[in-house]
Amino acid sequence: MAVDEMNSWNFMPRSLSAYDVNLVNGFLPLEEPISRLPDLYYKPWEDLAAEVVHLQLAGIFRQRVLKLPQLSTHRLTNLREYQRACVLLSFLSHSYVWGHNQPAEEILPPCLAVPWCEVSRYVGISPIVTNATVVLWNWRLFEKNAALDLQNLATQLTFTGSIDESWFYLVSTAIEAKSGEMLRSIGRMINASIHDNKQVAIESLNNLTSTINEVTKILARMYEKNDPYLFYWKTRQYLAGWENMKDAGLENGIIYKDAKVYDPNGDCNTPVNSFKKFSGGSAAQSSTIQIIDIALGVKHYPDNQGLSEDFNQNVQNDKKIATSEIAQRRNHTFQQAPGNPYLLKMREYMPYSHRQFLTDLGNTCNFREYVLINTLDVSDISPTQFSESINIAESVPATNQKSNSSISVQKDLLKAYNRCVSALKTFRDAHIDIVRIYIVNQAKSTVNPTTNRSLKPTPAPAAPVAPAPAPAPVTPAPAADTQSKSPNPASVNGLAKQVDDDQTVLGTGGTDAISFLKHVRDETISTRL
Ligand code: HEM
Repeated sequence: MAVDEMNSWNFMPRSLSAYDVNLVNGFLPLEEPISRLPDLYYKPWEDLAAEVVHLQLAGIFRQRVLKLPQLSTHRLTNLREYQRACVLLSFLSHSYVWGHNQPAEEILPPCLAVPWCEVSRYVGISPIVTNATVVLWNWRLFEKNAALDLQNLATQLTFTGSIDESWFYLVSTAIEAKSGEMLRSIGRMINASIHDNKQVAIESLNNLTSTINEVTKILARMYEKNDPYLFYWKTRQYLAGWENMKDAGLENGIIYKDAKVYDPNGDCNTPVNSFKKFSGGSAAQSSTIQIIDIALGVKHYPDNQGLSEDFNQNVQNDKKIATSEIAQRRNHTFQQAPGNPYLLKMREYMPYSHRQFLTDLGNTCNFREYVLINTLDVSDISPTQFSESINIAESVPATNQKSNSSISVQKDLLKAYNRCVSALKTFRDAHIDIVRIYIVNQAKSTVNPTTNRSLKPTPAPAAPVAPAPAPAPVTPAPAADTQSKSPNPASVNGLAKQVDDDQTVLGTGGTDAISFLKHVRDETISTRL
């Protein structure tokens, strides 16, 4: 088989560039995102974005926004400029809505709302902060020709000016940068299955496993420079959207004043000047992890269904289908999983071209079925729980006419596939640990987010024996110094909220974050063959 054929992406309906995807940086643009719109007409946006942190500190950011001219988007000339405009307007708008130590503002003025909705429509994304705006299009390189890794990356914009916030985005950017390498392996895996080349399938699976392991190592570097307390209480509030935000003062969402608000599919169903809700930014909007799921055939279901109690049951079912598949000479199609509603919803917060890429890849890739059908002689699944060790059938049935070499290739293919699934499961385990430390522990912490003092109630004073003297006049304590958890406004800050020990901590989607993530992790486990 010619090498070129294995590297080609002809199995997709469109070229990679049509999806704004490349085999070097994957979902990140091939060139560094532009750091300033070249047309000086847009100087007011650029200048204001450069001063966000200082103006917020001075308490005059919103006043400055109200002085902005309403600029037209017609002078933007190409996709990269639209992406830069999207980044600028997302940072300006979320800074305006959430303010700094101020109540949330539910009306976004036309000078931001109108152009933001227009540029969002162009890139096929909702007018809200997304993984694309803070991670994919918000980086620059120190050394232009050197690798896109954490030693060489800086952010363009942040909400708070903190190195912790920058690190949060950059770790994510460094992970996204690995998507080029992943796509090279995935393309070869799919070609290997189309042309039935098991050796290439094994090699590319091994490469994908190495890349996933590297990504897990990068993820673990989150702890180095992103303090969990600062993340939860200072950074995360700006990433919040306006869905499920009643406690933060945005029960109805916000009004994009005078703007036509388009849904990600390009429809405009919301009357002008009515409230609109969108979910906020989350790395769940990353296409990078979703392509691994697609490549390995991880099936996702709604949170309350799909996973069999017995890990083996899913595989046994798939094997039955595979056997009948062979009998029917591939006239039978494998059952598709319905998908997890939250993960599918997160696709709506990806740029249109990336969303389309995932859909088309999902319709094309049958790699798990290929492995399943080609390893039926040797696969043997664990009798109990998932284990990192790989089970290969001890003895191959005597009636089997297959040659030793064929059996050995089957074993290698099965091992390579299961190792890759294990690598993805390890990534998800590491990510769950991060969510515990950065979100759950912070939300349940007994430290007041504003003063850093304990929120534990002070013991009630003993009953006075003699009438207490009149209290000396004291300066009133700041509101955040109160000892109660609720309704202290400082304890509800965008997505950041203090909760009691027995309460669940919600993710961006408004559901129990940890149980959702465990569900997705367990679906990964049950993919193993
Ligand atoms: C401080 C760091 C991070 C925190 C606190 C965090 C938090 C969360 C939370 C709470 C969820 C649940 C759904 C939601 O609320 O949106 C989630 C989902 C997810 N996150 Fe993260 N995350 C972090 C970093 C990352 C990074 C760097 C990636 C890499 C791309 C990532 C990838 C994902 C993915 C793919 C999901 C969807 C569930 C899955 O596929 O396993 N996260 N994250």
